[in-house]
Amino acid sequence: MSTEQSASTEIRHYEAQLNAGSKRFAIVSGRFNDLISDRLVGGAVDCLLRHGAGKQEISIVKVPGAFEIPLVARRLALSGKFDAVITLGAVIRGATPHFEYVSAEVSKGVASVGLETGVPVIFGVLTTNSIDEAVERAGTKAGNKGWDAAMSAIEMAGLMDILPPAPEKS
Ligand SMILES: Nc1c(NC[C@H](O)[C@H](O)[C@H](O)CO)[nH]c(=O)[nH]c1=O
Ligand SMILES: CC(=O)[C@@H](O)COP(=O)(O)O
Repeated sequence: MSTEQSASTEIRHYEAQLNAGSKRFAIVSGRFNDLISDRLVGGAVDCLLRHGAGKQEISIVKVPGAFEIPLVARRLALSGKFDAVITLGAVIRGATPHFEYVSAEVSKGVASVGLETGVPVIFGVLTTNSIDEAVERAGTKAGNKGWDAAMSAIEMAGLMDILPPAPEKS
């Protein structure tokens, strides 16, 4: 491409507005460690409302633990009723290798739901070494990761509106 041609071409940027108005959000939260996960839900709901989401456009589903999140996130994403799905929970390391299995499956499962369905599925599940680390990320000195996950959901939902359309999967 010549210098003249390159000078006249603009780089195209896709950047979504952070406006939750008219968007529909589902929150899937693990009930395990709900002293923590409920605070993540509160942070996410606060964020959505403060960015214009209507209360009636926010749905919350509780599941037994983080391991159950991907299955329900997939159902909600496939329903066609939501512009983004926010997954929240608290996987806290214990005395056995169980932490590795749960956290690995949740992160892999959540990522695969988004790729499979084309609906933004946000990973807001804490995977911490201690309760203290979890508390710090649920509304104390490290902020609220539920709020952060909701911000990502708002941006991704908006981005889906402005990206070039993807062909329907056959
Ligand atoms: N230890 C934690 C769990 N364990 C429970 C699993 O998520 C699952 O509900 C169970 O294995 C039944 O299928 N869940 C968390 O969310 N956080 C934990 O720290
Ligand atoms: C993440 C877990 O599954 C963990 O909290 C369970 O604790 P433990 O490994 O002591 O059974």
